[in-house]
Amino acid sequence: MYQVKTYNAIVQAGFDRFTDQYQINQTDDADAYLIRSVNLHEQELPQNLKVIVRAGAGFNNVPIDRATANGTAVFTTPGSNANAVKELMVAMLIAASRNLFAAADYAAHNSGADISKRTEHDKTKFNGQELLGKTLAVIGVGHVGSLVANAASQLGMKVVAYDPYLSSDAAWRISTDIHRAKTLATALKKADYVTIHVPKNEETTGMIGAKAFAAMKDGVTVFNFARGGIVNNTEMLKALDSGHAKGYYTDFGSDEILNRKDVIITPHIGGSTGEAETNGAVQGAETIMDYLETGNVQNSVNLPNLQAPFGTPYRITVMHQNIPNMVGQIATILANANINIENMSNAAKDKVAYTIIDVKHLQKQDANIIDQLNAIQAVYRARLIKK
Ligand SMILES: NC(=O)c1ccc[n+]([C@@H]2O[C@H](COP(=O)([O-])OP(=O)(O)OC[C@H]3O[C@@H](n4cnc5c(N)ncnc54)[C@H](O)[C@@H]3O)[C@@H](O)[C@H]2O)c1
Ligand SMILES: O=C(O)[C@H](O)COP(=O)(O)O
Repeated sequence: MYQVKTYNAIVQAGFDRFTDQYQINQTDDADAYLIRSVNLHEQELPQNLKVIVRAGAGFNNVPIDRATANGTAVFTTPGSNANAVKELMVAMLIAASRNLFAAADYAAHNSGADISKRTEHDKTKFNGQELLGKTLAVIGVGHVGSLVANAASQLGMKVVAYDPYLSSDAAWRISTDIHRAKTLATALKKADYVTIHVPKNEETTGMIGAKAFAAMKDGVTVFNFARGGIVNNTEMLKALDSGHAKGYYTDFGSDEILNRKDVIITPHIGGSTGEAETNGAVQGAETIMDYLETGNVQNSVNLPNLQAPFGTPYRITVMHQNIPNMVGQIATILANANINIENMSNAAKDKVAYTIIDVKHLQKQDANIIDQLNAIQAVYRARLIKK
């Protein structure tokens, strides 16, 4: 029986996906975590924890290096909430171009006998612009950014995308109408609207800072529905105060940007639709079961992709450092125990490598083989999976 611990609101559809080999509880000794935005940086990871699945996209709440050192695979549920964010972004683009929040706020407080006269007089304050023909820069065109870029293009906007790490899968999703910029500054240069859809990491923290604002034209509106900190709030406020920027729309509030008419903040609701939460929970449950029961890896944050058909009664998986002679040491331990290897595959991603070994026969005396593999200094975790 595998133990799954959850954090945050995981919808029932995800729990329903687990077979009766899984128990969902709040144990301190979980095999798997199914989480959303909980901050795991402050927490110890149990030694038994083999997999963390973040139901959603952003994994900056997970201590990846510590997870790796603990032999814990980390996954997200790619694309599960991308459409939800796209629809919110379309709403925000329209809200920004038509001054919707200010107009609605005015109307909500406009009352009295001469309401109609006053409305007709005051409504010019809320005159907007159309999105048609305006330029949108999309920074990061992965699952969310590509949908936003395509939707904006369908609204008649000129769209410029910047993504130096664009995967070939993502490239397939992007309309041929989207212009690809070679540098961030080129993408920003002509944009009336700028939207950010990159993960938060060392490289992207503050990437929309003084230099980026200097590259933007006057009157720009900035959207950050990716993560707080990717846009430098101090520089954002400078740009608003000087009139260089017209507005800032973000899903990530913080004290310094509160109580301003030109800053619209939503409470991290980008992925908060029933559909997205169901996608994430179901995809998350399936990812946990697949990894625990087959050891196959697809789209992990800290492990290389590696999948092999599981056609033997036993499979040994080893997560280890990507250094010379690891496969040799693993094979030697098996050879010394007289265990015949049916299939063996290995792949690496940065400093981490992963090996899958399929075995037809194991004897009772082979029980300590996993202990021997785990005793290799550069092994993070070895596991035996029985079919
Ligand atoms: N507001 C919300 O509720 C919400 C919902 C979903 C995602 N997000 C955030 O949005 C981010 C993107 O989500 P996604 O599903 O599109 O992820 P994704 O991994 O599919 O796409 C991210 C893209 O950013 C690109 N990228 C990485 N570094 C870059 C850089 N320095 N410059 C330009 N491009 C860069 C990558 O190549 C990739 O194409 C997530 O990491 C998460 O933080 C927020
Ligand atoms: O990165 C994500 O997937 C979004 O920010 C959604 O986060 P949530 O699952 O905590 O709503």
